[in-house]
Amino acid sequence: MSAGRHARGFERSELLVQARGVTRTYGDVRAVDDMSLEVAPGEIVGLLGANGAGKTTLLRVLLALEAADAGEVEVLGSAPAAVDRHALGYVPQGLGLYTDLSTDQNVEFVAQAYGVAEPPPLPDELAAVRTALVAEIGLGLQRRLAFYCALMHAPRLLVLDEPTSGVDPLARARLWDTIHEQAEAGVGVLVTTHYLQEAAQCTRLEIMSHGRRVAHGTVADITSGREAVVVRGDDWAAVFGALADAGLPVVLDGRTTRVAGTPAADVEAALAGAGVEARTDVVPATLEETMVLVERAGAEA
Ligand SMILES: Nc1ncnc2c1ncn2[C@@H]1O[C@H](COP(=O)(O)OP(=O)(O)OP(=O)(O)O)[C@@H](O)[C@H]1O
Repeated sequence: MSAGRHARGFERSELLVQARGVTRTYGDVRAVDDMSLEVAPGEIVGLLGANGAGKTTLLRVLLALEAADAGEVEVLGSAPAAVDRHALGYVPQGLGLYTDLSTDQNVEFVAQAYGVAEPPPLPDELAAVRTALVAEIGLGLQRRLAFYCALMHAPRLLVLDEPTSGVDPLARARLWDTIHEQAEAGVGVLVTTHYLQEAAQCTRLEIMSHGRRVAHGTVADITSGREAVVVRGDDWAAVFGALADAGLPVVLDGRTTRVAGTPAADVEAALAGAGVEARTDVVPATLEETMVLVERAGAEA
């Protein structure tokens, strides 16, 4: 792929992932449709999109677990199938652990597979369940173990498919500490998530809808120029009802009503039409509202 300096300030040859125009179809379903993506060392790139948007399929193409029908893909400077597996860490949605083996046995198995003579010490919480079967240690610890196994051989690129799904907020924060530590050490991280608090911790985001890239950039880039109308009235239920009846995409935020991606004049007309008094203020849209707007635009396209 193209040589030279990238706009974000590093050599293109340093990019860990370069994907251009990737398409993967299953029968009539275009799971990934002309999707492009880059990951540089030290970046945390968040891949977002509704269920079925194509995130997992794209990751699987990058990891050579699926072949693309079209497009160019380079991972660590090679075609996906030729990548040195030691340079990759992958935590799939299903975690990839042997649940009928113990924590220690899983560690031994992965160490042998990657030729790691001396695995790093287990974190205390995993050391406490060394001999327990993985099936019995709870999802938070299972996810920790999957991270530990994926990082044991010090990969340059870490690919995480919904790594914190189903765990409590404390366990999620710990897993994100690990992600940040890895990125600070120069590892490139590509992570799918449905949690917008996690998305906000990424260096950059790629938002997919129906296989396509519908927005990309930092949270500020993506939300920039998108607005919501905040509506405050004495009778918040009447405000909500009037806007919902007018078919506007209204959400309640406490007792405040918000309508994203709709001109204030349309909101005011709906309120006036229903005889409801309220004040309107135009504010920047949140990331959550922006996601809804870009996904809706993607679906319409
Ligand atoms: N092996 C397969 N055979 C047929 N269709 C598939 C296959 N894998 C994925 N798909 C379809 O491709 C589309 C994208 O699926 P994919 O799992 O990549 O989405 P996703 O964004 O990862 O979703 P989720 O957030 O639910 O994991 C969906 O319509 C899915 O049903």
